[in-house]
Formats: sequence, C-alpha cells, structure tokens
Amino acid sequence: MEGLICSKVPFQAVPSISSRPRSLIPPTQLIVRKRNSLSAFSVRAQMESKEGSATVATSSESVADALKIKEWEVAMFQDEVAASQGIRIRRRPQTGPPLHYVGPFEFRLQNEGNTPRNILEEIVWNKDVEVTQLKERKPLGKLKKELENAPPARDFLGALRAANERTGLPGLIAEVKKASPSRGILREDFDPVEVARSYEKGGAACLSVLTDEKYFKGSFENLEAIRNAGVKCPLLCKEFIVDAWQLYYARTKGADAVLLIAGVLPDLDIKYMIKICKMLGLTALVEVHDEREFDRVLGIDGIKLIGINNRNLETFKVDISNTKKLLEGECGRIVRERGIIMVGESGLFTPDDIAYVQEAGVKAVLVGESIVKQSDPGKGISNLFGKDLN
Ligand SMILES: O=P(O)(O)OC[C@@H](O)[C@@H](O)c1c[nH]c2ccccc12
Repeated sequence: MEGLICSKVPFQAVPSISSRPRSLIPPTQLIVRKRNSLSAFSVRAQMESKEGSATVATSSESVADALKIKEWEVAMFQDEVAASQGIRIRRRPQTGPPLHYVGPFEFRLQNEGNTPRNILEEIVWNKDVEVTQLKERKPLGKLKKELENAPPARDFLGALRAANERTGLPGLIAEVKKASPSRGILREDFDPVEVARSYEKGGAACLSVLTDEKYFKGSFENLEAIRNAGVKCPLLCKEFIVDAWQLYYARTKGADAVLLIAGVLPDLDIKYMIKICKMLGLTALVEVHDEREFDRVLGIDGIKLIGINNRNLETFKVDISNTKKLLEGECGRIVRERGIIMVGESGLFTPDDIAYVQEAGVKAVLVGESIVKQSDPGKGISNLFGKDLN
C-alpha cells in the first residue's frame, strides 16, 4: 500500500467525496496513493473469479467500509455541533474518512487535523482511545453490576456548604495531585493516602483525586485506595470525562463527585451526563473558563455546582482575576439568584488569593499545587488560609 504518488491535490479534484458538506472538510492536503497489492480492481477481479465465500468477503468488506465512513461522518458532525457552541476542542483526530477508491488510486485526506492543537485536545484524544479500550474490557452492563458493590455516594455539595458556614471561609476541595503537564512533578515522595489523610486532618471539606495517568500521574487505584482507607471527606474524581461510561466507572471506584469540563463537552452531553450523575448519586462539578462557557452552562437545568478555572487548559496561563471577572457579569447575577455554589479553581497560593476569590463570590475553592507541595500538606492548608481551619 505504499507508493505515494500525489499530494496537495485540490479538494475539488476528487469526485466521490463531493456529496459531503464542504464545511466539514478542514484545510486539506490530499494524499493519493496508487493501489498495488490490493487494488480495488484487482481484488474485485479475484473475487469475481472465485465466487462463493469470496463474494461474501467483498460485501462484508464494503459494509465495514460503509460503517467506517458513517462513524467518521458522525464524529465530524459531533465536532461541528461542538464548534457551533464555541467549543474549540475536537473530540478525536480528524484522520479523514477511510480510504476511498478512485479508479486505480486510493486517497485519504491528510491535514493539520491529525495533530492536536493544544494540550487539552491531546489529552482528550488520548482519553477517547483509553476509554474505548476500557469499555471493551468492561462493557456498561458489567459495570452496572459492579455498582451494587460500590461504597455509598456521599454529599459533596453538603460538605462544601457546611464547611463554608462553619468557618466563614470558602470550603476547601484539596487536590491529591502528583504532577501536571504544566508544572511537572509536584511531589516526589507521593503517597496518595497519606496526602489525603493529611488534608482531612488539616480541615479540607472535600478531596479531588486526579485519576488521569498519562498527563497527571494519577490513577483510579489512588481514588479507590483513599476511599477504602476510610477518609471521610467526599471525593471528586478528577478525570477528563468524554463518555458517560466513565461516570459509572468513577462511581464503582468510590467517587462522590465528577468533573464535567464545558470546554470539552457540548450542551447535550452535559445535560445527559447531569442526568446520569443524579441517577448515580454523583455531584457534578461543571467547569467553565470563560463567559461563553458560563453562559452555556447556565442554560442547562439542574446544575448546582460550577467551577471557574483560573487556568486556561489550552495555554496553561493562570489568572485568578478570571474568577472575579466572570462573577461580575450577568452570569454572576444569575448564579446568585439561583443559589448555585461557585468554586474558584487553580492558582491559589496565599490567604490574599483566598480572600480575593471569596470577595468575588465563591463559596468553595479547589487547590492543588500550593498545598500538595508542602512536606505536611495539612499544614499547607493553614498556611493557605492564614489560619487553622479546625
Ligand atoms: O494546582 P492548582 O493550580 O491549585 O489547580 C488545582 C485544580 O484547579 C487543577 O488541577 C484543575 C482544575 N481543573 C482541571 C481540569 C483538569 C485537570 C486539572 C484541573
């Protein structure tokens, strides 16, 4: 199948794809290859001479091809819907449709769509592959059965509210975070259960446990171990959710809450996932980074907890004034009216930072780096708040 004979052929030069809406085709580099060992014609000729089973093979081959094309079209459509909502993250690489046959040639579209545009997109593409493989090993039916043995879901939102009322300070979601793509390794001697216990002792209301392995060096084993160690703080499964299957999985591993990132998930996905969360007893923390995401999320019923990430996950830029800016606008008025609990996320290091986001209107904060780096993470909490939370 080698023998690249032509590239940069204008898109219009290819007849059989012209029925596909042009808007779905990204800037294109067309790769046309001469088919040798498996030319469509030669295969067909061989099939015709053999008949019987060979004919079946041809038709199942074409069914598989048709399915692949459909899958590709659905994926493109999914991205188009997302883009119409201002979502820049594409759910999976746009490798183009499967190979098409034009006379003695086959072609495939190749373009910059095959390379992730930023780290968040790379993580999401990786997650898509990871989840597909996990699902094959443990289909939803099997997973649902495991729910029966899961430890009960605890009240994440209630714990944040209670902490806020008790201390007069934002309730703390303390993050069990070994590393991140932007900061590298945060804690060399990383014992997740030890860190979790220390956070609990230091007065954290809830914990966030990173479960992504590849980019954050987290794991579901960590989540499970913390839950099984008897830590009382409700646990947020900090994962890049791209598929409802992951919600069930998180629950079987002992999660009480999950993160839904508005910059990744279109409205319909968020709506659907919120419903499943409710069914499973999971609290959804819906994360936004800008006004447009905030506005979209407020158009969805049943959301009780929204996080404003001060870190742009596409560029890693951190700016805590983002929380203030977003809460000053019309969206801020709506959340106050509806009594939605707001969480200030990322980049919080000092008592002044905490006071600043509290002033902006958050009733909870999500903190990782500044406390996980301390030799005693629980002590890191009192340094962060400027007082002992107990
Ligand atoms: O370590 P920090 O700057 O205190 O940030 C914690 C948390 O907000 C951050 O880890 C985070 C917020 N949203 C996310 C989404 C995915 C991965 C990580 C995150």
